Amino acid sequence: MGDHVEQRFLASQRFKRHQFNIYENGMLRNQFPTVTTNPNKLEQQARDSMEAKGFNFIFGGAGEHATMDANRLAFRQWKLIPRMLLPTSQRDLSVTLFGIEYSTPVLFAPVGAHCVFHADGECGVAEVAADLDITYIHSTAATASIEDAARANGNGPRWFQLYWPQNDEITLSLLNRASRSGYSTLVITLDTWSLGWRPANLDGGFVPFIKGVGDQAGFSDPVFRQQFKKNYGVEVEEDIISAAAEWNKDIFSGQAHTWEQLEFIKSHWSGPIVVKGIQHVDDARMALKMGMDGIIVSNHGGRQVDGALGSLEALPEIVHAVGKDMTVLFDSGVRTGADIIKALCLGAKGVLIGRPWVYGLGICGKAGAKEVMMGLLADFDQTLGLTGIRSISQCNRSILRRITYGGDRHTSL
Ligand SMILES: Cc1cc2nc3c(=O)[nH]c(=O)nc-3n(C[C@H](O)[C@H](O)[C@H](O)COP(=O)(O)O)c2cc1C
Ligand SMILES: O=C(O)C(=O)c1ccccc1
Repeated sequence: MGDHVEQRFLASQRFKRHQFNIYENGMLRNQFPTVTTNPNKLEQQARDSMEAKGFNFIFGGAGEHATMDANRLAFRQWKLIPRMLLPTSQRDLSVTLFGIEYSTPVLFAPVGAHCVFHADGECGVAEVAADLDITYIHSTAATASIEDAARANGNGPRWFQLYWPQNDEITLSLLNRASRSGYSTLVITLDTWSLGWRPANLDGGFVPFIKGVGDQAGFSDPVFRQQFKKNYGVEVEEDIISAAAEWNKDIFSGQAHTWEQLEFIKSHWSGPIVVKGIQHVDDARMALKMGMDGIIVSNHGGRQVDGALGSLEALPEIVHAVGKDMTVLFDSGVRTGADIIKALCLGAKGVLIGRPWVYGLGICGKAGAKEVMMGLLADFDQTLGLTGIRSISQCNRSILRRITYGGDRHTSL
């Protein structure tokens, strides 16, 4: 390989080197990955290394995990058909979303309450995301403020995820803060206006935000603080439990907004807006009608409606209906490089990764989150090449086949 590598191949080069480094460390130094590279062992490693309440908060889906299982099974039903003797040794992973070029189509999914998993928290993850040049999406349910996470993310690409408050003044304040802190794109999560029924968390009686953990967007918000002081006569820090109750009434009120109210947000956010949690094709059409720039086909990792279909099952029909007119992104159940490719081949323009790096964070902090994402991207890059794909625009249905016969069971490695 010559010294000069074109800019657009650099991300791929870096991930390729990662695989080589792992082998070299093993063979020459007797050093092995701290976090397993095996997607089927990651959950167990996290379970073994974390406190139960933290682990269960990541792991715990709604109900009997039927939808979590369906998310994985949906991927198993699609198979890649690799092509040979194509010039794929150098690969361009870049994509353009809403007119901005990103070095890969992969994003960190918005995840709340990082400090429950590790003290490195959102700032650690935002730093890692910048280092990997992968988009960081800051959650409204974060344990770090919007501004602190932005500082840690530096020049990295970042989006802001809104849990939509009932109080418009507070909504406006959050939007202004995100915009001032350099978050380019707004993600509005629609599927979690109230928490799903999650037995792993219910049985342990654990949810972080009742004690103010994951409420930092509110506690650091000037409008919320002022209203709290007016109503309670004390500062947030002097009565955390009441402040938490007030804040959560605003963002997880058990009361959903309406499609029409998206107009309000649209008139107060100048960048692209994406709605997250779309599974029904008619909702995708509604999002388009309301002038949204994109949607995230997601079922929140099976944490909300148990018995709902696997998220990948929803993707093809939605892409068919609105894919020409808006940007369709995808998450829920993505665990391997091949999964990312399958979602892209089915029409997603970007793919969000959730639990895997959160487990990495729980295992050993930001270094663990980084190791998981490096591994996943290396797998993605390598599998693209071996499948015969040189750039993301070449991902399409011609290299996919749906296998509908039974017996294709999950096998443990
Ligand atoms: C611990 C945890 C916290 C999450 N917090 C948020 C959040 O604050 N906002 C949001 O929009 N989605 C949140 N999600 C959902 C993710 O963004 C994403 O949709 C989901 O993790 C995808 O499923 P998967 O992890 O099984 O791939 C959370 C997911 C997990 C696992
Ligand atoms: O657990 C979740 O899925 C989630 O969205 C959330 C909600 C509140 C606090 C932290 C995460």
